[in-house]
Amino acid sequence: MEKNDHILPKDFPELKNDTFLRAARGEEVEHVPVWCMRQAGRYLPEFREFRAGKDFFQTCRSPEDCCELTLQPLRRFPFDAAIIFSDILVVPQALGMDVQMLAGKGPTFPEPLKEPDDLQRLRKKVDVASELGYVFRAITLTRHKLEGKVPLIGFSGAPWTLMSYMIEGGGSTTHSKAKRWLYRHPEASHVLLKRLTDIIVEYLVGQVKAGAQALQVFESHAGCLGPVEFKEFALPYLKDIACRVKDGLKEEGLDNIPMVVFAKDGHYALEDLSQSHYEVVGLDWTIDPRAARNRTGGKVSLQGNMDPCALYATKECISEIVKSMVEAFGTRGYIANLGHGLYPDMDPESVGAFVEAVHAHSRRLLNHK
Ligand SMILES: Cc1c2[nH]c(c1CCC(=O)O)Cc1[nH]c(c(CCC(=O)O)c1C)Cc1[nH]c(c(CCC(=O)O)c1C)Cc1[nH]c(c(C)c1CCC(=O)O)C2
Repeated sequence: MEKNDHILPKDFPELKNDTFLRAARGEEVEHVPVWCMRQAGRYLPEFREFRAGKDFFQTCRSPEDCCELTLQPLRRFPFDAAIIFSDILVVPQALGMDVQMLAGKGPTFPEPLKEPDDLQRLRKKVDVASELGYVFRAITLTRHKLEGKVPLIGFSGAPWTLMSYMIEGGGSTTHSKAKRWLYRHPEASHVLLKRLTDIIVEYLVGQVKAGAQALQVFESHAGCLGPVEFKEFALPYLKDIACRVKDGLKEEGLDNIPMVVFAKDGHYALEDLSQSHYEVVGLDWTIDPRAARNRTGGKVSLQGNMDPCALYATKECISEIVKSMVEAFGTRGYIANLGHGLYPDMDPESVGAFVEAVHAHSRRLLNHK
């Protein structure tokens, strides 16, 4: 038996700070909650030290390592949520694809999908509990070790974003190989997107069963689609995921949890996203907060969206930018975050200044009401 295998997804410590969950549901808060995408990452010296010499996906497969890396940023900063250390590409791995993380190159698939026939290479039946059980065990362990400090967020990549990685074989600026499928092989594209959706639904329900208290779906490659393609190849699957996860939780006798959809550079889809059954819509920095509030009509909470590069500014400057951002979004139904993940060269002190500024400015605004 592995260490910690006896730890079960029950008798979790009582949650002490539920600000993130309340903001996600649009309820009253004492301060605006804040967390950062990629808060467990290479900008932290302790992260680099811990990961040194270890294979990335090997780390993802160790519940103890994932737990440690998830907790690291919370020891430094008063974030209002933790996000489990993992990666969106564990889902293509579960489908039988080889994915490696190469230093300086990022994620790489040695044998990407080239033509629709290659779909035959994918596992016909994916046993999510056994292929991705290591993520569930990481979540359960971390939820216990968090000691109720803040809620734990689980996540998955969205179908289109995963499909594009599986075809491109890695990062890409144009995503032209994956988009070629949409225009040339629309039926095969839908077959793949549907298969991914089925697995993602089971994966996300499994994460909540394991102890995740909120879920974020990353549609990181929304920006290379136009509104028409997004409506056909991304939005229906995002909606399906939200609805089926919620139904799945009900069937399992679990409480509903807030879900966040983050479609990076998907500004054209904001209205649709606000009606896609997610409680929260995540925004990148290209969207004006007041315009986002108008366009989403108070139907959802919003999350975001400071330009991560603003963290290169001085502390005073960061504070001013945060002040305007919090005033523009308002303190209700708002979760502060960056518009995308932290970069490895960012100064942890600036991250601390960001978190502090969100708490201070929002407390001031709330006290003056
Ligand atoms: C596109 C994507 C990936 N992975 C993820 C996305 C969606 C979010 C986004 O839009 O950025 C999701 C992800 N990846 C990671 C997390 C952990 C939680 C957190 O946000 O702190 C999350 C939520 C850890 C990670 N995932 C990765 C790292 C850095 C690599 C390392 O630690 O060695 C971390 C901390 C690697 C990764 N994994 C991926 C990329 C493009 C890279 C960067 C490659 C590089 O720059 O070398 C795929």
